[in-house]
Amino acid sequence: MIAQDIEQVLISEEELQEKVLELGATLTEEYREKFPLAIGVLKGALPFMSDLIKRIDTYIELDFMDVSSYGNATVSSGEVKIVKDLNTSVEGRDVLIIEDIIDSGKTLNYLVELFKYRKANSIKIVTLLDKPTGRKVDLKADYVGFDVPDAFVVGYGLDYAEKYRNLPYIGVLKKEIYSF
Ligand SMILES: O=P(O)(O)OC[C@H]1O[C@H](OP(=O)(O)OP(=O)(O)O)[C@H](O)[C@@H]1O
Ligand SMILES: Nc1nc2[nH]cnc2c(=O)[nH]1
Repeated sequence: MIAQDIEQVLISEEELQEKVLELGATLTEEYREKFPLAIGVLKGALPFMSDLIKRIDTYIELDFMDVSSYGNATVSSGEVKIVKDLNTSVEGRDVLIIEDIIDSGKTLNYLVELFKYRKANSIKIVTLLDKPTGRKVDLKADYVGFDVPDAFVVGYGLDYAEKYRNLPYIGVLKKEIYSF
């Protein structure tokens, strides 16, 4: 049972699903007359993206980008690496970046600059979680699910050393689990 490693549940499965519905309705309105390119940032955004796109009731195209700046650590290295690039051109497209969390802001800052350089028509960000206390660069999401406190959170896509992404809720690990 992986749940035994959790100290505290911060956001329950029900709260997550309710928020996904709400964000889906908002994004349906936003993109009703467009054909946006929804870009999921792997791997963390996968469960959120999977649930969210089913609640967006308009035409959307999907693509994925895999970038990493944390490795196995709980602190960002600051250096964003492209592990997998897009299959689609963003030129002239209305891009919706789907993220699980904004912490330092460096990952999204890098992606926004990249998509601007590649001439996207518009770029918006939807993030499930925002940790404003972690911010190192000036970066704001257009749509935010929940603000989270200054703690390393796991679950619903978010990992610690590649584990816990499959928890259905967002929680904080027991201190003895961390190896630092
Ligand atoms: O705002 P930042 O400080 O840049 O942190 C946010 C990023 O960190 C995590 O990704 P990670 O690099 O751990 O890769 P993962 O999604 O594969 O877990 C998360 O999924 C975000 O992409
Ligand atoms: N799992 C996880 N990944 C992150 N990446 C940036 N912040 C976090 C966090 O709090 N938890």
